[in-house]
Amino acid sequence: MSGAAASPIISVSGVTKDFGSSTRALHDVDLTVEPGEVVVLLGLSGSGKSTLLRHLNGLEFPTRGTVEVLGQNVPKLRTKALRALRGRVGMIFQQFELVPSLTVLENVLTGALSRLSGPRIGLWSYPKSLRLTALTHLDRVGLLEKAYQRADQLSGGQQQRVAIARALMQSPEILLADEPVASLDPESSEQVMRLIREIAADDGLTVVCSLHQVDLALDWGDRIVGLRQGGVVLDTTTDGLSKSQVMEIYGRVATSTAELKAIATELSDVTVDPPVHDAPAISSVPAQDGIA
Ligand SMILES: Nc1ncnc2c1ncn2[C@@H]1O[C@H](COP(=O)(O)OP(=O)(O)OP(=O)(O)O)[C@@H](O)[C@H]1O
Repeated sequence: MSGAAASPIISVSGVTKDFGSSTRALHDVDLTVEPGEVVVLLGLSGSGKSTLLRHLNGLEFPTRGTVEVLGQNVPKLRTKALRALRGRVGMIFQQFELVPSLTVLENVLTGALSRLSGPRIGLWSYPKSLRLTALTHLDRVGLLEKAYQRADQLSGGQQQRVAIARALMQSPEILLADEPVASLDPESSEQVMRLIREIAADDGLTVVCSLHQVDLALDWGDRIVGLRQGGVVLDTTTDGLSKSQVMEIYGRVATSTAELKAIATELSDVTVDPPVHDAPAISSVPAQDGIA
């Protein structure tokens, strides 16, 4: 590559998010994502991954701080501009969010609804060109032969691939994936992550994906941003990063035995009790490269 560095496609600065007076979901979060990067948000349940993702398409707004996506100041956007931004940012979810009684093809077509005026009922209410595009995306995710089956007849992994095809109908520039494999078996998880990775590479798509398994994060992310209790504890490229390094960082910032156990089971799929030691307070963890 030559020339000046591209400007970030996502820039989150000093974001704090409170829900009511008792829950601080995010605390002073900074996140910069370059075009084409695949960034994994890693963390235990409740660490703020979904909340951070939802700030990136204006499903949540910060209590403090700034969120810029595709050059837009997201919290400042009015309804129409926000809708336009969401059209450029696709999203997939842990529970797929398909309409179970509709065919796979109709589900994919709903991804184009934001570009169409008026309601659409049934396959034939969509323009032929969109039906062809939807079939192309289904082919891409390996499910062309399932186009006319009901969505609820598919396995979880297949349903997530349909959800990816639906997101592709938007021709998104960014894909947000909120725990996309949390409901899937290991084989389907690998398949879905591989697909996301391939699409990102082929289309130059920027991906921000929340996961709680370190192995998957290392295998499929260019970069890991580790969250803990709403704060960033790790932000580094996966090049040369090992699972034990990630676990060591999380172990170092943990403040209780219960948290150490959760780290071992949730992040690493280890079912044995972790060694109990006096974990240091967060404030005493020295700053290192890539460790916030
Ligand atoms: N709409 C909401 N109202 C109140 N509290 C919320 C809301 N959304 C999230 N929270 C709280 O914010 C914190 C972060 O939640 P979030 O869902 O972002 O975490 P997460 O890392 O995505 O967890 P999981 O992996 O379980 O989805 C949690 O304490 C959660 O209960």
